[in-house]
Amino acid sequence: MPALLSHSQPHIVSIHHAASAASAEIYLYGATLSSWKTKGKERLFVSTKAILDESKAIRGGIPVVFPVFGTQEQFNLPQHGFARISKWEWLGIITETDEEISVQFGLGEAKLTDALRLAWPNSFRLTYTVTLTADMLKTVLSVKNEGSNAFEFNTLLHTYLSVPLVIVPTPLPFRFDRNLQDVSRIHISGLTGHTFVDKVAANARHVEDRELVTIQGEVDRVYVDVQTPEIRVDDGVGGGYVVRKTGVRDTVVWNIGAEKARTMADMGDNDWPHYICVEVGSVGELVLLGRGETWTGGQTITAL
Ligand SMILES: O=P(O)(O)OC[C@H]1O[C@H](O)[C@H](O)[C@@H](O)[C@@H]1O
Repeated sequence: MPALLSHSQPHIVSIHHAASAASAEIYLYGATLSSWKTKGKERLFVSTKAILDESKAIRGGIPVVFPVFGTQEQFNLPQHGFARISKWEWLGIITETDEEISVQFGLGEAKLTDALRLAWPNSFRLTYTVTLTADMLKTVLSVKNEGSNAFEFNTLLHTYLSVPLVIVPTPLPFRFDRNLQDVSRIHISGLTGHTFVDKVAANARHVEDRELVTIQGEVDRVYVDVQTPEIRVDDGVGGGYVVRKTGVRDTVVWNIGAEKARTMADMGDNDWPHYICVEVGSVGELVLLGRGETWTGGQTITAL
């Protein structure tokens, strides 16, 4: 069976791409991708302390941020909105060929609590399409305005890419700590020359002057209007990811760092070196969507 709602876990959709043995798992809660495996490796990070009982957004995988990024004064919504904490509808398999398998999930205001509907009183339809090939994962969100007034929103695919710990051979004298491959050794390219808002430094705006962005300590940056066709995450040992975005403007790079990790209840103390969030979305400015209009944006991630 290529894609099914698991019988043992009826809240999870499992997808298998038969030709390559690539696979993915998606929780109906938040339509959160919690696993993506290619070539025998897990490519998404999920915290060892992630809460999976639908009482909190899943810490890891790909939560869907909508209709606000962070919080916004004018809406009494939870941080990053309601899409990642709502139960989505399973719409089924859309395509299934030797090359790819594609499935869809939907969310409309009818699925929201009264409090959320009151906080964001718009009629909308979200459709989330997840496509899997041998080495690629594509996630695309479309937002349809089904109401009689225009509305504004932000959205983001909050992707936690896995950075596996591997031991890198180095010359003697051997020191274990020097040989660990973790987030401090990755390089991100494709952001050079772009303005970013540094959320760790009181939202100061700077221009990225590095060819290769590295992660040392806490990093939380919103790169705005990123025009480069691809962001490349090089894990330093011949692997990594290429992230291509369509229809969205911005890219957030986030790692919580050692100190803050200890203060986050659903992040294990030693989890932070094992992920990098490269999050594509439209968050620098609000997207205005007129009555009857549909907006579409998303990403394609290739595992190297
Ligand atoms: O803790 P969460 O609500 O899941 O947010 C996790 C992170 O999301 C984004 O990456 C933001 O830029 C960060 O400022 C935030 O800390």
